[in-house]
Amino acid sequence: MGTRAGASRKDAAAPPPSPEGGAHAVVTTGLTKRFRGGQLAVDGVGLAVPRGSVYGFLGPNGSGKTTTIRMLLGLVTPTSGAWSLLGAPMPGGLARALPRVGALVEGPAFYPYLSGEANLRRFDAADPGADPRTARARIGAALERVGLTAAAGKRYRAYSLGMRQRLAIAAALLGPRELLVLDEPTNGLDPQGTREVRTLIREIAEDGTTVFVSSHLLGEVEQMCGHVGVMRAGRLVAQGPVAALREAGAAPRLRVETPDVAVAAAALSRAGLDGVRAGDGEVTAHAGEEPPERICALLVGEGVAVRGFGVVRPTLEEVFVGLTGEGFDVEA
Ligand SMILES: Nc1ncnc2c1ncn2[C@@H]1O[C@H](COP(=O)(O)OP(=O)(O)OP(=O)(O)O)[C@@H](O)[C@H]1O
Repeated sequence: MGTRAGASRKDAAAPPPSPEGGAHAVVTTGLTKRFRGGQLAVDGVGLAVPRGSVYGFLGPNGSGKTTTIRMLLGLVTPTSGAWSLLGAPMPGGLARALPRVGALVEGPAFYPYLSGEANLRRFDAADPGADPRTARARIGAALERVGLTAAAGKRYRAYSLGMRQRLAIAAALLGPRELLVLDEPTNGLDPQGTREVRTLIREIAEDGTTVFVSSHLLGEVEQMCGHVGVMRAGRLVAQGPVAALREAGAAPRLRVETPDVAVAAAALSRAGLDGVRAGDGEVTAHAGEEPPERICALLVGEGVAVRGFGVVRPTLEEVFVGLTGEGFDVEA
């Protein structure tokens, strides 16, 4: 799987990174989960999450994202496969790695009548590895990090949706973390809350923390993440830098605006272009090797009234739909 040099399909020839990690915060090889009922939820997944990246784990509902995340954190036992977190092979290294990993998998249960700060105190006290003598500083730093210092004394029930989710992220940041794992952190948020969480994730990454964030929203991944892994029906179908994935999947197409659709389509086919599609007032085709200006001249030479001409690249959404075979909700 090509993850360092650029985006590639899962079956590309590049060797998988070593399970020890090194430059990667998370590495999995052949990670598989078959539930007792026989359901194959995750099927041979090979993730490579570069340290320092914001990695978007994208896939439609039910494609296996949560099950993968639960396996990474030791909450579900894989049927087969290997994985490492922060360079420690799992599951043996869980006790060593987990204190350096913050996770938000199922929203933490907060008491509505307690303040944000008091809720964090309860969380901190429940962590056997946390030194009570330094709790105050830890909680203060976590509230500061998510921008809730001013609202620390406010009751949780008075928090906006975005503030509630930021408090949940603060609970995952009680302590210095090298890796933050967030499962659908903007699910159910209003646009304002979504913006707040997205900005916060970017800020956390700027501090040097690797962020692994799952989402079924393509637009969100596009706005937050430099890297992406795309799941389809339990399998990882693509992985790499977002920009490289866009390039790799997006063969440019020629687009001709003309009232002479049939004539133009025939001329493009005769010129040897593949994938000629005639639409309403336009014809498109794979750009191929021929310089576009030559194609344009050829069309004009054949008497086609060319009203518009250009080379267009498919959107990232079109690339992903091609990979997953499903539509994505592009709103974020
Ligand atoms: N405990 C379980 N027992 C049996 N099947 C399960 C279990 N947990 C999940 N599954 C199934 O495994 C598949 C993957 O589910 P998973 O929750 O990992 O997907 P997802 O991509 O996170 O989707 P969503 O965003 O809807 O949570 C689904 O078909 C789901 O029904």
